[in-house]
Amino acid sequence: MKTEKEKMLDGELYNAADPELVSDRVNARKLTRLYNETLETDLDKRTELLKELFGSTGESLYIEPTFRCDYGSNIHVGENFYANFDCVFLDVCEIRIGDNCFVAPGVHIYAATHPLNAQERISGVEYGIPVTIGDNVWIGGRAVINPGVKIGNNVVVASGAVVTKDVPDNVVVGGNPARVIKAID
Ligand SMILES: CC(=O)SCCNC(=O)CCNC(=O)[C@H](O)C(C)(C)COP(=O)(O)OP(=O)(O)OC[C@H]1O[C@@H](n2cnc3c(N)ncnc32)[C@H](O)[C@@H]1OP(=O)(O)O
Repeated sequence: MKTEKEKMLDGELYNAADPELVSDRVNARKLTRLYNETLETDLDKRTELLKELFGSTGESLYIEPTFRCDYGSNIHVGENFYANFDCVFLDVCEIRIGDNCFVAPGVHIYAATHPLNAQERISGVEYGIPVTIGDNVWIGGRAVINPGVKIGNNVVVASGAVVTKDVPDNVVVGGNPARVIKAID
């Protein structure tokens, strides 16, 4: 029989109160608290903590505190990753981000969701859908990336966008729900 963690990672309904998951979330909260308390001069410590928190990273990455996430271990970022202040990544399933991506302040990326049916939702089960973001993507301030979304390469997500559907390569998307605003040459 699958553990609750295995169900979560496989995108099935799972119980978030499971002790293994509670313990993993406590660990992520501890690491993000330590990260958010680092001094602006503690650059090596910041890199070390992010490499411990995330599932995988490139050599070079930087996130402006504060940053918050559910598990950290399901976040994978490529080379040369930058995120500005106050980003939140809910990584109950994989959040995979390519190389050379820039994330503006207050961006939220959600792999986490709940059943629409109220009785099912209040029973305590929930589930996730992975989010995938390509290479060379710039996500503007306060954008929200919803569960299951795949964003292509070289995309610009305008500030304030709510991205609910997949985005092809080489476009600017914006608005709520986000639509293609224009192609990028
Ligand atoms: C990593 C960091 O920390 S970055 C720092 C934080 N900065 C940001 O988040 C800035 C994000 N920038 C934006 O959102 C910009 O508006 C951009 C990059 C999308 C603008 O791209 P441009 O090509 O210059 O767009 P331009 O201003 O010409 O507008 C094109 C169309 O998109 C619309 N548009 C522009 N921005 C947005 C937006 N945020 N949401 C919805 N529509 C938008 C414009 O109204 C215009 O519509 P129209 O053709 O009907 O008149």
